[in-house]
Parts: sequence; structure tokens; C-alpha cells
Amino acid sequence: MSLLEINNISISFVGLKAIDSLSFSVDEGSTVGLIGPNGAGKTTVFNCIARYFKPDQGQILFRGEDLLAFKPHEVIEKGIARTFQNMELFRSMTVQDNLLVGQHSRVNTGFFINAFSLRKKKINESQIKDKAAAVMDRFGLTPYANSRVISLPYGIQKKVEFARALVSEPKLILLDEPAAGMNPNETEEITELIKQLRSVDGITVLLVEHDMKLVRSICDEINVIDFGRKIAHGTPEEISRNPQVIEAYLGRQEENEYARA
Ligand SMILES: Nc1ncnc2c1ncn2[C@@H]1O[C@H](COP(=O)(O)OP(=O)(O)OP(=O)(O)O)[C@@H](O)[C@H]1O
Repeated sequence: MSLLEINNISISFVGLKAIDSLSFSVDEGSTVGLIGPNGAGKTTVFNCIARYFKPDQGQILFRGEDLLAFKPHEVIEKGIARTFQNMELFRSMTVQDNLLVGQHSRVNTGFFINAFSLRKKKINESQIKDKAAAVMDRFGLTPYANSRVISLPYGIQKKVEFARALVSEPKLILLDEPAAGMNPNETEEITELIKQLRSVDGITVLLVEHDMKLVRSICDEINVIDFGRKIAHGTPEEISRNPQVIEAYLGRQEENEYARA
């Protein structure tokens, strides 16, 4: 059984079929790419997994459980974290507070937790703070812990978003264009961090990214979608030689990026 299984999902927006009968799976411990030209439906797939959207048809299984039965915050509790294409940070809050916010569903306080605390693994506020401190240290963010996010360079802000996802100790992380807007040095750094998610943390990664060099260097396998449909699946080598993939990118904005990589 795969960690994540997308089975035949479709979703339409006012007549536009954004995802069309899409299926693919992500094995535990792997790094899987989801690529395709602009508007292909990649972020929509992430929004379906995170339960921001409900597909019109199909099934999404995470560790065999039907994700569509859950609410967005329950999906996070199940062990799925994500980063966003346009960074969704609390920009007027400090780095540390950004890492702590959103972790409250995991903190054992309140009536239900008291009622079930004997059976539930107790995660307390100070453990979350310790975890945030360790992640900040690892990402070189400790000097910025009390800085407001808005005052920091873009590359650092991207790392904060990445770090926030990690504090929730996910089993699966959905990365939406982590290298977008980064310079080559920052891209190299982020590539290394993504590699460590597997090697150090044992986290499974589903990656949407236009930087084909990055995708090819870290993905075990790649799914290619175009107009919401899967057009190819294979290893990075297989995908780079696939005529349908090359055709899908021809004349599109990404063509040069694709050919250069
Ligand atoms: N909430 C929405 N309402 C209406 N249309 C939407 C919505 N979300 C996405 N779409 C449309 O669905 C299609 C797929 O969009 P999506 O953002 O998933 O593509 P993408 O592959 O992530 O693109 P990009 O690489 O440019 O980020 C597009 O035509 C987009 O305009």
C-alpha cells in the first residue's frame, strides 16, 4: 500500500475541468515530482489533498484512510504539511511565532485532551517550543527568531515557511514551488534541505516545481500533468525523453527551463 493514493479524481470550476480523472501514488519514503505547464492543475491537486477543495469524483487515500472524509485541520493532524506557492506566512509576526502558530491542534490542552490524555501521547507547549527552536537552529533561523517576517529577505522567508511545515512533524510534505524566486545559491540550499527531509527526517515528499534541474536531481519518480490529465509517469530520465512531455511544454513559458535543465 502506498502512503498516498490519488484515485481517479476530477474537479471542475465553472465549466473548466481543472483535474480530469487523475490517478497517481506516492510510496512511503520517496520523493515524487508533480510537474506540468502553467495552469496544468498542480496546485489544485495539492488543494484537494489538503481538503481545501473537494473533488467532484474520486478518492484520496492517506495510509489507507479516506482523506475526503476529513476537514483541513484534521488532514494536518493526520501528518500532512504543505508549503504554498505564494508563501502564506503571518508577515507581521516573528519567525518564532510563525513556527508556533498552527501547532495548537497538537498541543494537549482543553476539555477533550484532558478527557483523553491518559490514552493520547501528550505534546505540551514547551515541547513544541523546543521543536521550533531545533528546527530554527537547523535552518540557520535562530538569529531571526524574534524578527518580524516582513523585515526579512525573500530567501529567508521561504526557509521560515519550510521550517513551519517541519515543526508539525509531518509524514508527508507537499512542497509547492519551493525554489520559486530564489537565486542559484538559495536554490542549492533548499535542494539540500529537501534531500535531508528524506535522509534525516524520513519524510515523504510530493514536490511541485518548475525548476527541472531541482526536480530531476531529487525525485525518484515524476508524474506529468497537462490540462488536468496525467500524460506521463516515470523516472527523471524517462520523463526527460518522453515525447508527449516535450510536446506539452513546447511553446509554453517553461519550454526553455525544461530544455535547459
Ligand atoms: N478556485 C478556482 N476557481 C476557478 N478556477 C480555478 C481555481 N483554482 C484553479 N483554477 C483553474 O484551474 C486550472 C488549474 O490551476 P492550478 O493553479 O492548479 O494550475 P498549476 O498547474 O498549479 O499552475 P501554475 O504552474 O501556474 O501554478 C487553471 O485553469 C486555473 O485557472
